Amino acid sequence: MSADAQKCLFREVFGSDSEEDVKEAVSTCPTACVHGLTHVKQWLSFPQQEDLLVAVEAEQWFTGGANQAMRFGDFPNMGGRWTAQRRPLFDQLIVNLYQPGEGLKPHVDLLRFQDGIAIVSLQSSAILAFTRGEEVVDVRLDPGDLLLLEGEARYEWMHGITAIPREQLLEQTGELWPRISITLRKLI
Ligand SMILES: O=C(O)CCC(=O)C(=O)O
Ligand SMILES: [Fe+2]
Repeated sequence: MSADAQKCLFREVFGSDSEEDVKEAVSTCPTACVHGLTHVKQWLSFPQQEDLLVAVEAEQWFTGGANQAMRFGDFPNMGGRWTAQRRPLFDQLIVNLYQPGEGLKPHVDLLRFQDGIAIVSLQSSAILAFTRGEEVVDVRLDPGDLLLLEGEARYEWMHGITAIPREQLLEQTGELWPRISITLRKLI
């Protein structure tokens, strides 16, 4: 995807207050060795993350002990930037709730979804490991970060999170927070 198309995609999906905002965001890409992977550090400001977390909380998806919520087509109006009126570049949304240290099995997202998958991270950090055969690339996702998977990153590399025992996590970071990720995809 060209830089212009990428800017356009970000603007369409997440909205933007200014050209400046968009340019700054797409210029950060420290993960060049996984082709098709774009990592935008701190895509969402702290207040925007707060808005989104409040919107997720309001949906009450996780009150019954569930750890995943899935929506098709009718996205809730999450925190202003995620308005339902936007042209449906994406029509499926998954919100994952991870307890502190919880992992995610390495996988390639199902082929019934188109190329171009966006993941937004909230609340705490995690290392998303991209693996292809012997190759491993760790991507540290912090709250507010956006990751876009296209081409090789989407189809050739698996991604997953290695579980960390709570005690070890506490020792390493001094805190234990759940993590929330929002994955946006488009059905074929
Ligand atoms: O939680 C994440 O960052 C990854 C989520 C994911 O891989 C998925 O929803 O398919
Ligand atoms: Fe995935």
